[in-house]
Amino acid sequence: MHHGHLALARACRDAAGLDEVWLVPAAVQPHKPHGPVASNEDRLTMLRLATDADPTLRVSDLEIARGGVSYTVDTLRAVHADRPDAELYLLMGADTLADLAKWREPEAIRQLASLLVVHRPGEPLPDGEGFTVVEMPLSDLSSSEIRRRVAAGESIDGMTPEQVVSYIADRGLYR
Ligand SMILES: Nc1ncnc2c1ncn2[C@@H]1O[C@H](COP(=O)(O)OP(=O)(O)OP(=O)(O)O)[C@@H](O)[C@H]1O
Ligand SMILES: O=C(O)c1ccc[n+]([C@@H]2O[C@H](COP(=O)([O-])O)[C@@H](O)[C@H]2O)c1
Repeated sequence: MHHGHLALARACRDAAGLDEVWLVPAAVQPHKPHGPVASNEDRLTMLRLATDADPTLRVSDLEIARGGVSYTVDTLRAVHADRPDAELYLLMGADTLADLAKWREPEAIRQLASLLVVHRPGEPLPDGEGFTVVEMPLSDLSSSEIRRRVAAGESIDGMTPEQVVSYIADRGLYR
């Protein structure tokens, strides 16, 4: 979780008039079967620390509670079954949109949710339809760069909310 994720969430919320944006950490990302670097509990805590002050940003443990490989289509189906009247949107950066065709049931995903996409440096937006571009100031932050900096003993001040910076240091994550 870093300021790029928060900017994405808020830009999409404001552009599309969303009531809530849910942040849903994966149990196991389908294309990263080695699993996440930090524990489920630590990742949920960092998300909560980053979003506590903003009631429109909600942390969901749906995928972590479900366990196993976290396919997005399963998550959208579960949310839709639970709230059939809610209009669902899937938020992502341009790199994720470029990858979407390789996900499980991409057509079903597009039927369940409208896609909102923000620019990412060095990631041209593909031509095509079926998604809405949301403008926000470009952010070159990435989770892997933040983890690299922590491992190298470099500062991550200003890259993620202060509470998250402190939590990473206190718990000795990513060293
Ligand atoms: N700086 C950013 N600007 C815009 N979108 C971003 C940014 N960082 C992440 N995103 C988007 O947020 C979603 C979740 O991204 P992800 O967790 O892979 O972030 P990441 O920081 O790129 O992580 P990693 O470095 O591990 O790949 C993706 O759709 C990604 O495109
Ligand atoms: O459903 C899929 O097939 C699928 C394949 C790859 C990634 N995803 C989801 O995409 C999201 C972003 O993944 P990542 O690793 O880029 O942060 C995360 O919620 C993943 O579970 C989903």
